Amino acid sequence: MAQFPEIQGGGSLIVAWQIRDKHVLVVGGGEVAAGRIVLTLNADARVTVVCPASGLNEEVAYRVAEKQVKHIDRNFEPSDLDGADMVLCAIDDPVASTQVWKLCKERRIPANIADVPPECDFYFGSMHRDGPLQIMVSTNGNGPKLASLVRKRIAEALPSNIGAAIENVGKLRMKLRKVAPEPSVGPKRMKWMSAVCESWSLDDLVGMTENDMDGLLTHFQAGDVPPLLEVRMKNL
Ligand SMILES: C[C@@]1(CC(=O)O)C2=NC(=C\c3[nH]c(c(CCC(=O)O)c3CC(=O)O)Cc3[nH]c(c(CC(=O)O)c3CCC(=O)O)/C=C3\N/C(=C\2)[C@@H](CCC(=O)O)[C@]3(C)CC(=O)O)/[C@H]1CCC(=O)O
Ligand SMILES: NC(=O)c1ccc[n+]([C@@H]2O[C@H](COP(=O)([O-])OP(=O)(O)OC[C@H]3O[C@@H](n4cnc5c(N)ncnc54)[C@H](O)[C@@H]3O)[C@@H](O)[C@H]2O)c1
Repeated sequence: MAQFPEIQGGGSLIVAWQIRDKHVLVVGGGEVAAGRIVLTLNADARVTVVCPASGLNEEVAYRVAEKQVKHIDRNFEPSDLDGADMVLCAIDDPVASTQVWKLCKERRIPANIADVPPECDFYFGSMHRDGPLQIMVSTNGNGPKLASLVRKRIAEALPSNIGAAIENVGKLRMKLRKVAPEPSVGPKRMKWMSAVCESWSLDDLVGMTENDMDGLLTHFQAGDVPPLLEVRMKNL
């Protein structure tokens, strides 16, 4: 009998949400807001912060001064939601934050009200970032502190050069698409890239130069993956 995955309801759909150039409204300018701002700027969003200047903490004030974010110097007003693609609320006023949530739902804008799970379309998680690598740990509302501890354990277990290796693999994949752009070779491309990732060590992938990549790519037609040293010998 075929074995299919058992359904375990009660989880979240964890996705890598693309918010480049989307308008994110951050309500509040304290410590939690500062963290939300870093995460959304790192995802290339356009961020607006609404919060009285007197309430901005040092980090948020710095982002405003550096013009990394737009700033509206007052308390939240409903018109702030005009044009917002996402709202992140982190204020110390539960009545006002529930109002933000209700307005977001009327307008169908995805929102996170920090620390109020019933008023969240999505939760944040504990995040590890190393170049193009991102790992998010969620305990689905059960234990945020534990999420942070698990994330640290995972990060410690990773090789220190994994981010650099992934960056180089990204470059190699781009080059491969130029060498073999036809959609019909898609399956062959994927099989060959998987073979490269499996047979080369992380150190090989990190140390791979543009020359090495070009040398390796000459093997794509035949479909073999020689060791790095062999690619280098041929390049000499
Ligand atoms: C992961 C992280 C990401 C982030 O926010 O950046 C995050 N909380 C973090 C820290 C943290 N938060 C709290 C503590 C105190 C210790 C403790 O209570 O454990 C600590 C520990 C600390 O500060 O170190 C208190 C707390 N948090 C929530 C409630 C309400 C409730 O549970 O009902 C209460 C109780 C308030 C009270 O008791 O009054 C709710 C949420 N917090 C979430 C995310 C979402 C679920 C994520 C998940 O389950 O995995 C969710 C549902 C909604 C959301 O906010 O998105 C970040 C760690 C970042 C990092 O260090 O890596
Ligand atoms: N998820 C987490 O990790 C976590 C951790 C600690 C606290 N929290 C929660 O997140 C919220 C914010 O925490 P914080 O530590 O950043 O608080 P904080 O007190 O440092 O900041 C609150 C900010 O909200 C601003 N503010 C208040 N009312 C406002 C309004 N109507 N419009 C615009 N700005 C307004 C204040 O000026 C201030 O800048 C709290 O509800 C707290 O319970 C979450």
